[in-house]
Amino acid sequence: MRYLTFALAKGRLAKKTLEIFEKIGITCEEIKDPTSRKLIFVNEELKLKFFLSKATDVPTYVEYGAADIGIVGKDTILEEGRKMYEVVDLGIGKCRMCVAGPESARELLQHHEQIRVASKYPNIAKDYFYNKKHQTVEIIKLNGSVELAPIVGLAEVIVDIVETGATLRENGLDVLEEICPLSARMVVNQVSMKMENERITKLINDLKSVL
Ligand SMILES: Nc1ncnc2c1ncn2[C@@H]1O[C@H](COP(=O)(O)OP(=O)(O)OP(=O)(O)O)[C@@H](O)[C@H]1O
Ligand SMILES: O=P(O)(O)OC[C@H]1O[C@H](OP(=O)(O)OP(=O)(O)O)[C@H](O)[C@@H]1O
Repeated sequence: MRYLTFALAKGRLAKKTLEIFEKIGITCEEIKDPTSRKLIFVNEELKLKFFLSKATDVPTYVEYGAADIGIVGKDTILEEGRKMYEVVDLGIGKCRMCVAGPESARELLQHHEQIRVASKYPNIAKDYFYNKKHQTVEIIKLNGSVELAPIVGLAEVIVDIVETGATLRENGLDVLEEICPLSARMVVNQVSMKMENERITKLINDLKSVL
């Protein structure tokens, strides 16, 4: 039997993902050691390998087959646009993709003004403004702390993840429009789905039974 390889998004989804796997008898104690610099972990008994990568790289590993399976947020799936199958909604990492900004930007949105939109998700922002709203905007790619952009005058609005709304609130910003709900998904390489169908189907069914 060959190894099935999992790419997990490191960061806030990792712990909850491992908790779900534990519920279906898939354990990997070593991966939980926060002091370790090791990148890849093996469960010899179940013939499984796990690695933690930057969330945005998970779809890349899965599309190329370097990982058979990935666990990653829907935001990253939409942004990266990789070829792979999305098979299970794990129901963790729930949040919303939103357009946010100061209340004063609401009018600019309504009047379809040519505004600047800052985001870690330029493709999602582009798709939303160009294809769904038919509004021409300038998109500025940032890599984090996006809420800063409207405060310091880099952009009128942002496209970003909102969970509790605390980050927006504490910075005097509001949700102006909702783009879509988000949560973590299991994704599968298209060839692996055929070659390892039995094992992967069992995994999907096991996961669905504990969610
Ligand atoms: N506030 C949040 N609430 C719920 N889920 C979130 C929240 N922020 C991010 N997520 C989900 O968790 C995933 C990973 O986010 P995380 O913050 O761990 O990494 P990141 O910000 O993409 O990476 P990095 O911090 O390395 O730049 C996101 O892609 C998203 O699906
Ligand atoms: O609605 P809230 O509960 O406040 O959560 C939303 C915040 O969480 C994420 O940021 P993250 O902590 O990943 O930092 P980043 O902005 O540097 O990516 C997201 O980008 C928001 O800033």
